[in-house]
Amino acid sequence: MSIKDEFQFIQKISPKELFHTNLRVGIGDDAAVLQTEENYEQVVCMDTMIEGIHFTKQTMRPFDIGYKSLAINISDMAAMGAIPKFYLVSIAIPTSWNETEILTIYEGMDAIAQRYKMDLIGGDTVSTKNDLVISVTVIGEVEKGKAVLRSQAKPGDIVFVTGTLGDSAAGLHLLLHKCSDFPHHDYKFLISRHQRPSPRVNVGRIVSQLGRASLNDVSDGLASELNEIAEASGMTIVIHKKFIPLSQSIKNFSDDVIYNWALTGGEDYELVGTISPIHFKELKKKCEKEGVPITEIGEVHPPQSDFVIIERDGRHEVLNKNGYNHFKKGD
Ligand SMILES: Nc1ncnc2c1ncn2[C@@H]1O[C@H](COP(=O)(O)OP(=O)(O)OP(=O)(O)O)[C@@H](O)[C@H]1O
Ligand SMILES: Cc1ncc(C[n+]2csc(CCOP(=O)(O)O)c2C)c(N)n1
Ligand SMILES: [Mg+2]
Ligand SMILES: [Mg+2]
Ligand SMILES: [Mg+2]
Repeated sequence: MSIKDEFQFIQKISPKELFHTNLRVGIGDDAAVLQTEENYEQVVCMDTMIEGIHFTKQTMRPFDIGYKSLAINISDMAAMGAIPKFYLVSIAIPTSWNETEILTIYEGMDAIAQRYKMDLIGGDTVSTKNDLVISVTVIGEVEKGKAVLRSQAKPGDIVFVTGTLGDSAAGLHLLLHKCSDFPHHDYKFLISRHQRPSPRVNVGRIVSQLGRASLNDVSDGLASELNEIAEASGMTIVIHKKFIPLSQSIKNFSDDVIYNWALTGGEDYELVGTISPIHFKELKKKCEKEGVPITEIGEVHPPQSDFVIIERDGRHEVLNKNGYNHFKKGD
């Protein structure tokens, strides 16, 4: 039988017992957390990009593939409140890619590694008969007890999101379809949001220092990430459609298309989380100083029968865990 759901599969392979007592967080968050030093914890994550699934030669240049493959892992560090430090790269190369292209992928990784002062410390190089595969592991650190987990939402918390949502899916649409009369500036903005995501490490760091909060990064779409926080925390989250932050550039599309991308498109690599109202005020002030937009989109309630609810024009609807799922595409 083939795999039908990415998240159920992960549950099935999660070990029931663990050997090491210094593991603070294993499978189930954006990254694992290990107690390695007295005052710090090590944070480790891995994400993979596959030709034909995450990119094609039409949608991404080699430099962008490298840049994004490290950026999406840095984004998982941001979602833990951690500082990224080291990375390892495993690459499977088919004959359809030449050495110059592969070296350019590494230049893309190096560009964002320089920005975050990260060192490449190892990896693996193999050949493959089919598509290019690039798998990146990132190691970072966070002060002891300060990792921001998905499980920490509490009733009364404000639900917030950084930046704007749906831009990456809009950018992908523009790259895959001929949209010759699309305004040039908006086209450039949306495709750069798809090809060069900006992980929100500074916001993750601010959140981790403020106290209890929950965080997730938006890889599979807002609906999916909110369901993960609500499930992990055992709470119900209510969000309001009219507060979902949108860029000016995405407004060239129709409302239905825009909200579908904002809720389920994914790959925005913004942060979504929950925090107490008092800490949200402080967080907003600090984000303004950093020049990062942050928007209140809802609130956390005690558990009800559904995990996530969206209010649209006064009507409340269940927001299911729809979004990118590697084994449910086209549902
Ligand atoms: N094949 C696997 N074996 C072991 N653990 C896995 C496997 N796949 C995922 N996990 C773990 O499951 C959890 C959820 O993974 P998931 O990939 O959904 O999170 P993410 O990396 O934040 O999201 P995305 O991959 O969409 O960016 C993480 O703790 C991850 O380490
Ligand atoms: C050519 C092409 N077709 C479709 C997509 C869309 N896409 C692929 S993976 C993913 C979710 C994040 O991946 P993961 O969960 O593995 O981190 C999304 C939204 C794309 N980027 N390129
Ligand atoms: Mg993540
Ligand atoms: Mg992952
Ligand atoms: Mg995913």
